[in-house]
Amino acid sequence: MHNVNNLNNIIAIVPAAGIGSRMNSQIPKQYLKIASKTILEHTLHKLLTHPQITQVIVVISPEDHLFNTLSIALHDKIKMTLGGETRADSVLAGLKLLNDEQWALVHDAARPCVDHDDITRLIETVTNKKQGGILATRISDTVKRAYRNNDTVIDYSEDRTYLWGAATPQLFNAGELKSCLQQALNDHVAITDEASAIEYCGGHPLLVECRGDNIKITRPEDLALATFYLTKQTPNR
Ligand SMILES: Nc1ccn([C@@H]2O[C@H](COP(=O)(O)OP(=O)(O)OP(=O)(O)O)[C@@H](O)[C@H]2O)c(=O)n1
Ligand SMILES: C[C@](O)(CO)[C@H](O)COP(=O)(O)O
Repeated sequence: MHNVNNLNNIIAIVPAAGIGSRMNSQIPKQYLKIASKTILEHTLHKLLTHPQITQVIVVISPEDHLFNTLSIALHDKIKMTLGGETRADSVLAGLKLLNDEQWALVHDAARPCVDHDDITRLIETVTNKKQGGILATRISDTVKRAYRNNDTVIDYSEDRTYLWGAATPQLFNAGELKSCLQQALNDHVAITDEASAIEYCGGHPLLVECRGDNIKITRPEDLALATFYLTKQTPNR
């Protein structure tokens, strides 16, 4: 029986249907290789080797011809489904394969450096408090607010004390997340992560601090950093 109290039955959803426009590569960035494996394979390996994750749903683009060429596509814990135009559409497509009472752990294909201990702490915190939450990092830079009508000029400096950068995984009750994502999409509200959908419905997800090396590979220069982090990590960390 899958239910919210079962900490050893977490279902991961991996949105991997993006095109990676900011990466400027010939192929979607999740298929670029780091040390002989694609970024997507590194990410899936991290999730498949986590002891509390029982299934991984990979959401790919309808135009994707690469996923089925990877041997990991045949892994018995992996299911595949087709995504949509935005990340929110893709996550919603993955959620449709879950029962409403299950926990959904959404993790970007583009974050292969995620740490097992951080995933475990997120699962423990969220399931103990019975409140959805996300991995995130405290902002360490000085943050400037630009003018709305002149966005290369500083209006003022923000107080960073209460500012966090959202990362993934993000862990929520599947039914609640499905309903909030659907509501945000119906209302044409642009959201870039799951927590934003929950916030749109009036919720207040938990912030669980994670390592700073859980980077999202977004731009070409991120590849070198991710290569460094992945090759220095001990296996299954
Ligand atoms: N329609 C989409 C858009 C994004 N994603 C996934 O969401 C994750 C985070 O998004 P991002 O890093 O922004 O990826 P892209 O949308 O591919 O990149 P870009 O915004 O530069 O085009 C990625 O794993 C990406 O594959 C998805 O599944 N479906
Ligand atoms: C979910 C996310 O990784 C949190 O940082 C992020 O929001 C993904 O999309 P983005 O368009 O790169 O912000």
